Amino acid sequence: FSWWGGVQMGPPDPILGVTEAFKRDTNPKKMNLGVGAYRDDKGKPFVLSCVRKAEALIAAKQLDKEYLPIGGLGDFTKACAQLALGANNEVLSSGRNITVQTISGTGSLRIGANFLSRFHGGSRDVYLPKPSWGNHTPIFRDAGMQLKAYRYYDPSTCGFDFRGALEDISKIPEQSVILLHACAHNPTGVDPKQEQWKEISDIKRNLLVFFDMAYQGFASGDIDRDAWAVRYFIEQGHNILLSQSFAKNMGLYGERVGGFTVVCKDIEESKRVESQLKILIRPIYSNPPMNGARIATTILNTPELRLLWLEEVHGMANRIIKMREQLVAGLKKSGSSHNWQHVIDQIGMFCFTGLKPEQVERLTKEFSVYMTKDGRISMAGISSGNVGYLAEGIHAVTK
Ligand SMILES: Cc1ncc(COP(=O)(O)O)c(CNOCC(=O)O)c1O
Repeated sequence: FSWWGGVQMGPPDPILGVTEAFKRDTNPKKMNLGVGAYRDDKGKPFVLSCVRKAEALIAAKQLDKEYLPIGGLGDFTKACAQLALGANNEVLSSGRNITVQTISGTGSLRIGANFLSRFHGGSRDVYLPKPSWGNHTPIFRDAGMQLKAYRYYDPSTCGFDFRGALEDISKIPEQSVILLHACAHNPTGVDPKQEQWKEISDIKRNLLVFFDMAYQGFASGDIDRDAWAVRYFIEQGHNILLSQSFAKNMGLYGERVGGFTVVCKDIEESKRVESQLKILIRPIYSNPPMNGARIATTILNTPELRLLWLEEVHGMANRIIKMREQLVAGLKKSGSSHNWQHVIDQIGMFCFTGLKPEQVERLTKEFSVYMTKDGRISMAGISSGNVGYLAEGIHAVTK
């Protein structure tokens, strides 16, 4: 007897589909530019040495395996909030924030979405940038929120549609939720400049701001610079929601390390919010995994490991920035007459090349270069060994 005859076969994840096709390709020059994970200049996954050192320190302590509290490892949530807000932020000293450890950034966004769905009286509407990370939509929809969008990316310049964003945000109904990528926008790599962030913050609309900061330090290489928008909005009086991930900036992808922060009116409110977050989390996964949180905390709270981490995250960001420059140089060398400045101006893991679907199609068929149909490439998949080949391919399909 079948219980599940009515279950339809779902569509494959667009990104994973790219990797499947890549694996089947036998061309020795094939390139996978779909995956959203950092690779070193040899195309290999990269475990930071500060992580290896932290693991050794933790192992030597022979710690127990007891449950963590529902809200996670206390030292982690403190260090996580300090990293985002800056150690002497008044929010921290006045106890206005509640920060819980979550199952990486996705788990943070989902706990936030469930919390909004249960407690936000304002509106069910969550406004995402157009385009946004593919997972944002199902995360909020499955939590019972409605998705709306504001203009963000300008295909004619492969840059930020600042006017369009201002116009749309100025019309968002009051008390709606607006999601902002703090840095390294996924999938476009397009971030507002600091002056533009100021104007967005000044928009006279009482909106609940939800910052997604999945790449702090990984974008510019500077953890304070990448958190600038988050800190500015708080300084301007926005009591924000914030999701953080340590997947990219510490390379802790599979360890699932993240945090969710609610900035409240005062400590009394933060205690009430904390109590309800625990009630919400308990029946989902009861309490979070300890290993990754211990690694992140050891790195953040051990001075020499924190310094080493800052060097390593700067190194990852730098390698990607160099690949941007080398790709544009390669395109010029191949004889391309197009303006590729946006490849250099964009920031973080991804680059929105501006390639049309049929050009992407040709690049895959004729050069075995794999990427998502929207022309997004993961810069991490590029190395000094294959950047020239990629430039030739892109030139060939765009001339
Ligand atoms: C904007 C954003 N928020 C949140 C996250 C959450 O990531 P995690 O749950 O791994 O911390 C991610 C990770 N995306 O991974 C690359 C990709 O699939 O395009 C992200 O890009």
